[in-house]
Amino acid sequence: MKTVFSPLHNRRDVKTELDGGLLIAPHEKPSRAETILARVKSQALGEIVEPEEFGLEPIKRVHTDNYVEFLENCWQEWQSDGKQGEAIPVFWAGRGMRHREPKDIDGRLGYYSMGADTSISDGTWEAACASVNVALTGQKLVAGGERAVFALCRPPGHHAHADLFGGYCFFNNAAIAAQAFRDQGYERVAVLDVDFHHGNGTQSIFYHRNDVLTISLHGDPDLVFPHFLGFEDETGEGEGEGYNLNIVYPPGTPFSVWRQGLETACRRIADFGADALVVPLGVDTFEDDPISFFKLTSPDYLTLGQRLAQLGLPTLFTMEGGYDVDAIGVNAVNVMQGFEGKA
Ligand SMILES: NCCCCCC(=O)NO
Ligand SMILES: [Mg+2]
Ligand SMILES: [Zn+2]
Repeated sequence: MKTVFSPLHNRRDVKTELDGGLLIAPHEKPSRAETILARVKSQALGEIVEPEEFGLEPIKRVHTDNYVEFLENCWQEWQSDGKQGEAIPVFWAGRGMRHREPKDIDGRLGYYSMGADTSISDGTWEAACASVNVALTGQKLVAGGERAVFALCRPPGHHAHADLFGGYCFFNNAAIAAQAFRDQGYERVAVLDVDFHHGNGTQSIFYHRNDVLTISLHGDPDLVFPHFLGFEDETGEGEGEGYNLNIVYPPGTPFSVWRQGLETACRRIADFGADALVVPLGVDTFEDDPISFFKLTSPDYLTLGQRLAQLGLPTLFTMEGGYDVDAIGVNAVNVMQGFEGKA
């Protein structure tokens, strides 16, 4: 299986993450991608491909122009405003306030974000664009005949809405790739999000549509991020009614239970008659993940990959979460090796 990777992910190297009232060293750090890449190489998974550049047009098929413009200029505006630290949103429109875009950078940071956990600094824009190019290069390879491709994206993307960043995400790599499949004539695209967290951005982007089926298995949003979306009664709206499926699990969920949700998801994808499959792959479902609460083990990721292969669809994996860096390489590459038939 080919892997798409860009060294430009290293340009995303913020030093802060607001967590528990402290500015900690970010969980979403460069060593995550480097560790996965090392495992791809040590396992000889396949060719490693540098991304082509696709520009801003494919991004704007999913994200608003104003949001793209904001992300491109945020760091410069923040610095011009005389701030000393990294750019962190701190003000949002609460209930009864107005959801309009202010002029001040503090207001705009809040207007375009869902939380304060995702600092911005120099290089964030460049890395976020490179991550989209990784996903789109993977999508192009799949459309060109590859059965499956691993887009080793960093920063991740599945929390990003059309005009919101957060949860370490800026551009929704998986949604942009799914839209590219649609723009290239794939009639029905399924997105199966197996990250521990709800794919709220992907859900919201396609929520009113019946040409992209969005499914996510994740930890109960009553207990974890994103907190305000991802419940099982969210089934789509308008034409999209019935084309969103959330499968929610409690703390301590083992693979034996989680795989039942996977089966439900796979049956729904088969019923949908998908022509292509995008899998936002987080391995923060791992038993030792520092910010999550499922109990999957490393061999389970082999089984996950095997099951996904049985769908028999052209498949693009986009790397999302996973923060136990010692295990992230084995777990992510196990999915790919399982997909390719390794027991
Ligand atoms: N800082 C709060 C948790 C952010 C979730 C990041 C993630 O792994 N999403 O899939
Ligand atoms: Mg998920
Ligand atoms: Zn996650």
